[in-house]
Amino acid sequence: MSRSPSIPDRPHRDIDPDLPDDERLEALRGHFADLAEVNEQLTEQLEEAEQRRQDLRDRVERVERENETLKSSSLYIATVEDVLENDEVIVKQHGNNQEVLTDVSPRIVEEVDPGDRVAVNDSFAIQTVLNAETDARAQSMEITEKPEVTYADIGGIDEQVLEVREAVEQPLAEPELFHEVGIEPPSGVLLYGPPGTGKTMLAKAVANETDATFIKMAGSELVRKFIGEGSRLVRDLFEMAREREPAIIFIDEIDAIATTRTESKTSGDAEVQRTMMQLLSEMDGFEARGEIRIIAATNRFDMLDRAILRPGRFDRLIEVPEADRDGREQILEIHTRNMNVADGVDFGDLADDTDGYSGAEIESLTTEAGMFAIRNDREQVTHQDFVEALEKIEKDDSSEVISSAGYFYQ
Ligand SMILES: Nc1ncnc2c1ncn2[C@@H]1O[C@H](COP(=O)(O)OP(=O)(O)OP(=O)(O)O)[C@@H](O)[C@H]1O
Repeated sequence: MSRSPSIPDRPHRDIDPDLPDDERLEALRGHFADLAEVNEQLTEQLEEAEQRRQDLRDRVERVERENETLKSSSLYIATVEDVLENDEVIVKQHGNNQEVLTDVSPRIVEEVDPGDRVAVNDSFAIQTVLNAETDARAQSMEITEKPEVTYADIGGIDEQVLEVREAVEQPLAEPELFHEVGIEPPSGVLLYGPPGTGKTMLAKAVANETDATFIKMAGSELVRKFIGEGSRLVRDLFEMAREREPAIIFIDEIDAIATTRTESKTSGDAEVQRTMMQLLSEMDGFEARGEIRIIAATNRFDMLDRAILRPGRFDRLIEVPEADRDGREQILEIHTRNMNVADGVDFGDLADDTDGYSGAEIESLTTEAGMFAIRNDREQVTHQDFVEALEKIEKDDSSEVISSAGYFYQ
């Protein structure tokens, strides 16, 4: 810091009133010149002070911006594995279990211990050690900057892909179209259908296509894990989306917070009710043409409180059914794209034999077939492997899962 310049003394002259006029005038002129000089010095000092003030302001702004960037990039959650010498730490990233050696700032090095959960930025620098509350919140939301799923990874539900693109992607990608025509795009989109049919994939693929951040929260977690916190978490969810626009909010298992109101008045019900009211109020106060789209999913359409389906809320309903025979064939092809599949494998036949299978179940079937090949010391997966995998799955789950008859979705 530079020291402030000293303030010049106020000029002073004793002028004898008895002096002849011309000498007095001369003395006064001299005094005036002194005053003018001091004035000039003060003006200079004032300018310098102004400049210093501006520099400090710029610095504050820069630090604030840096702070903001640090805050908004501390996205990923990791667990500290080991604290080494030289302020180095090994962290394991959640989600992909990748281990990374990273630096920890001297500012927080004392706080970091093995087993702690921490927030790391894009370059894995530890930003903060999570306290129990932030930790809980961080866990309840899954945030992906750019999900990897694309439309090409989704099979058998082409019509639904189109509908989602129209209702979610277009308002994000071309909002001016809606402006020009003078209509509001659908506020929220509700995907409903049996489990494992690709609802989450659809939401992720739109986020991928529109370069939007994907923020997922499960309704069941809101209710189960964070008792008393539900409505605050909903608020945080929308806040998080606003900070990361464009964003897709995906609320899975929305039935957990939006079930038909019952007569029972237990405190748990009241909490669920509050969570839902918060969700509705967030949606009602929402700029539909904005850069945030909301997608919800449920397997229990029958249970939903109709209040959430009103215009301005989840007003676009898209049923995502189990794929038909051709759809299953497509899904088989998608999930075997990276597999070493023998020539004789007949996906048409397998599609015939997997009536009632969801996309997720077909994915497990392909993995199971691969396991048979490995067990038999082969690198190629044969048709017989698929047949045996099918038999195994049918035997394991003969009473459940394979048939979706037990799921109510309309
Ligand atoms: N239509 C599909 N095409 C390709 N793969 C699919 C399809 N549907 C499901 N899968 C596979 O199953 C997995 C689970 O699918 P997804 O999570 O999208 O289902 P969901 O409908 O959201 O299920 P739930 O209702 O249980 O949340 C996907 O990661 C994918 O591998």
